[in-house]
Amino acid sequence: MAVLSLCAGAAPAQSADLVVYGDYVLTMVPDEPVLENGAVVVRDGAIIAVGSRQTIDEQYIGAEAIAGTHRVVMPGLVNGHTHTAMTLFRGMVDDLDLMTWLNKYVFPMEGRFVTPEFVRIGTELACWEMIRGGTTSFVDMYFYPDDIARVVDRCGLRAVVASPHIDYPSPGFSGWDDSFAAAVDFVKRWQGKHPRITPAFAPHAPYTVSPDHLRATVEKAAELDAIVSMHLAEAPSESAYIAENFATTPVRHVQGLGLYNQRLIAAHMVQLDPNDIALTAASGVGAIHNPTSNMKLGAGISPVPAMLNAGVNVGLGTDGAASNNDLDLWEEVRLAALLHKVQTGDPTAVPALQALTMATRMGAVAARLGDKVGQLKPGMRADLIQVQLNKTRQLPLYDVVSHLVYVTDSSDVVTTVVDGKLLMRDREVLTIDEAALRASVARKSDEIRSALAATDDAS
Ligand SMILES: CSC[C@H]1O[C@@H](n2cnc3c(O)ncnc32)[C@H](O)[C@@H]1O
Ligand SMILES: [Zn+2]
Repeated sequence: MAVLSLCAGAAPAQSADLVVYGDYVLTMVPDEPVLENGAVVVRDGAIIAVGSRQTIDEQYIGAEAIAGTHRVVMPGLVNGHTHTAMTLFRGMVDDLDLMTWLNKYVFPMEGRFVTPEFVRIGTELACWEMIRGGTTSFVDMYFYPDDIARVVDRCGLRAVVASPHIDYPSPGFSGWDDSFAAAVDFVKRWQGKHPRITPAFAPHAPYTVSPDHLRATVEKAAELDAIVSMHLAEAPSESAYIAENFATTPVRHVQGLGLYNQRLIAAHMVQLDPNDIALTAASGVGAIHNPTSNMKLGAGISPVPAMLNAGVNVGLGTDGAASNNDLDLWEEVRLAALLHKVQTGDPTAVPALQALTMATRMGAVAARLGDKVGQLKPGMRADLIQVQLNKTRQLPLYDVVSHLVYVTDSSDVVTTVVDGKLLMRDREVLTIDEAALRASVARKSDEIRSALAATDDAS
């Protein structure tokens, strides 16, 4: 009796796989303030508790713990639009408009150089950069998606891997028929098969895929309950093409074909009129803002404040490293917070917390991952990062959110966890052999350089 009364109220500690501490915990749960001196508890790849350090230490015993002094714990970033393997084209062609860049340089280079091996090396290089920079999930759209998926499996990140289909010849395909058949096959084989990989369809854009073919994508995506990821309303040239051929806007063109629904992740969304924005909000389409790529290709400025006001879920993306030229999502966060202040003349446009929300909770919803990631709360998958906050260039610290948006860069990320697994500890990537990767990149880029030099010599 006496023993029982002594123990009353002291529940036994529960076991956990991992406890990640932070001087600050930024859960990104709506209206939840930054928690000081807290921790996140992980078991079986999921978050099971978030709370003050004292409460967590009383209630849980973690098999592994990551200290949190001078660090904030927050959800990992979501890159809503990229072409990972294009890291191998980084810096090859700059300072061109979209159509010249694509038609004169990128498509021909892809025809010459993109092979399964190219994709494996380029994707691994991208995954290394994303793990180092605190991106824990991404939406990819590139050739040889099986090879992409296998790299994602190995490196431990979470991804929507979209299989491209396009009306023209592309790496491995002669045109629409075989690229679409391969996409259907890819989605069927991967749907529901891997805890971190979601397959999807990727019709390239409304100017490279005919209306009939877009309708076929709509039908198959509905039949297989699959996501569709596509470039949309990116540049004035696209709007001009759609106006000339279909007498409408890119958004209303794909809406008329049945594509404009909750399955769609629409990348860019720059050239929009007020009707397009209202349609986007009503349809539940996820919009991905890629400020660096849009600026670099001179595509324009996406009307992000208007989309947000209308209730559109807007996420952030880097696009590929051939038009960015890196995969650092912190730069997109900061540009999202700055660019729209310039565009509107309103310094309250896209405030810091809004920009961070687009890279986490809202970006996850836009990327169709919102039921799994983007917030630190029990039941979500454990995709989280720690960011260091006390480097000399970061001093002093008054406001964590302000620091994350206006001061942080990818080199400040010290820990990356996906699905409860540590992918980076103290800036060391644990799932990729960096030296071997560097050797592969050197070999592949030497091959490309020599091939380009040989054609230059011949011409
Ligand atoms: C079929 S999806 C892959 C395809 O898309 C090309 N691409 C890369 N960036 C962009 C962009 O900003 N707009 C349009 N197309 C883009 C990439 O090179 C692949 O060919
Ligand atoms: Zn793109």
